[in-house]
Amino acid sequence: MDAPKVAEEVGNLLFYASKGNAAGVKKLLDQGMPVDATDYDGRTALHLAASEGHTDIVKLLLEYNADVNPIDRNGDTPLANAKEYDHKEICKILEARRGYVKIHGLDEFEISIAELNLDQGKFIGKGAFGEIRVVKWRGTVVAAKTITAELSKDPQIVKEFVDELALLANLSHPNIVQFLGAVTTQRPMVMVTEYLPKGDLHDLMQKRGKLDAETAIRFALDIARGMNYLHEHKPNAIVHRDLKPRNLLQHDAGHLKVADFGLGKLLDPLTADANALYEMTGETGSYRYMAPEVFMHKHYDKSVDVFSFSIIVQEMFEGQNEQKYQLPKSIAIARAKNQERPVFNAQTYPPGMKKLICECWDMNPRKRPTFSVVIQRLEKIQLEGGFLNSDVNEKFEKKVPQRCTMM
Ligand SMILES: Nc1ncnc2c1ncn2[C@@H]1O[C@H](COP(=O)(O)OP(=O)(O)OP(=O)(O)O)[C@@H](O)[C@H]1O
Repeated sequence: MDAPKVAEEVGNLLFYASKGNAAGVKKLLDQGMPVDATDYDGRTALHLAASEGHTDIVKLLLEYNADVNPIDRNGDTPLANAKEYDHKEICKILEARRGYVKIHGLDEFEISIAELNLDQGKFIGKGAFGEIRVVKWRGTVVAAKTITAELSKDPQIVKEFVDELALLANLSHPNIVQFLGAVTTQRPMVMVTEYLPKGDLHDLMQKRGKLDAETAIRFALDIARGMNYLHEHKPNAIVHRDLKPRNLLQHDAGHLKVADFGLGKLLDPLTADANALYEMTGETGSYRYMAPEVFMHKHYDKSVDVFSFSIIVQEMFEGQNEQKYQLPKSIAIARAKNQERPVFNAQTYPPGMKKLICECWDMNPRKRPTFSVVIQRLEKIQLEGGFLNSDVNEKFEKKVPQRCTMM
């Protein structure tokens, strides 16, 4: 169908919904018209049926899996419309489907979606939450992470997302990616952070193989400092839960920043849904860095991040070669059930490094050191190994890494 024809059909759907014409609505939906199609004001058929008090149309649209909480240009949901015009039965139906009236925005951190020009942004990546684009916002190039429609539909997730963002808004540290603002009262929901154009640690290791000791120690310290800031956050520690090379972004000055923290709660790895989401997006990479207790669905605490950290540090010294040949899930099983750990092959570990890594991936979470201790140990290793005052920029090993046995 061409664009004017589609617009006309959407107009018809909305018209029928507003007039209570069930046969007309059904016919268009059966012909394949998306039930959540909107007009220029972001109004859906459900908004109109709810406003006009057409209970049968509301039920029909919900049977066709209409989004219960689409938000129009005024920030209103269908339930808000039904309440405004006092259509009690419709209110009951929508509330039973977890309809909500309005979510509370982020106040001074709330960004209008129009400011982001998402369509003109450059796509740079995709994760379980949604897509990342580079856009210009108020004259600055930033990273905009759109949250999937699926996650945005669940009011509980939306509430947690907004609460979580309100928390992130107050964080600032040289080794964490800076949160700048978010779209929470319009759709799609978007989280805006600083943009780090040099790529992530995963890509760097794919390109360079293993890193030289000096770089690996410096990066390890960057990660540990960023993570310690999050873990020591008051009143509650912020647990990352998905620390992995893809979430470690290179900063211009040859340092790393931790990204994607704080949102782990929304996709709790303990829930079956979260695992399904990881698999759905093909992003099973997280299994490689997952602490055994998370994989085994046991109770866990912030030490899961220390476990992930140890795997990342070992990989920086060894390269990621061997991992290519193993399924991420089978690695997680071997680690959790057989207590297997990656093998040390490289000759570049400075004294004390392997011991620290082994402590960090201890099967017993309580035996793992805190990041505060990790920092002290790394600083000592850095100082005693003479790595402190050398040039921080671009000293990577050029040699092809030797093949190592993973488990
Ligand atoms: N602020 C940023 N600046 C530059 N690149 C970024 C930024 N945030 C993310 N990216 C890039 O986009 C990719 C996708 O990021 P995203 O956080 O959506 O997915 P992920 O971390 O790979 O997966 P998941 O969200 O499922 O854990 C990242 O691997 C990274 O390379």
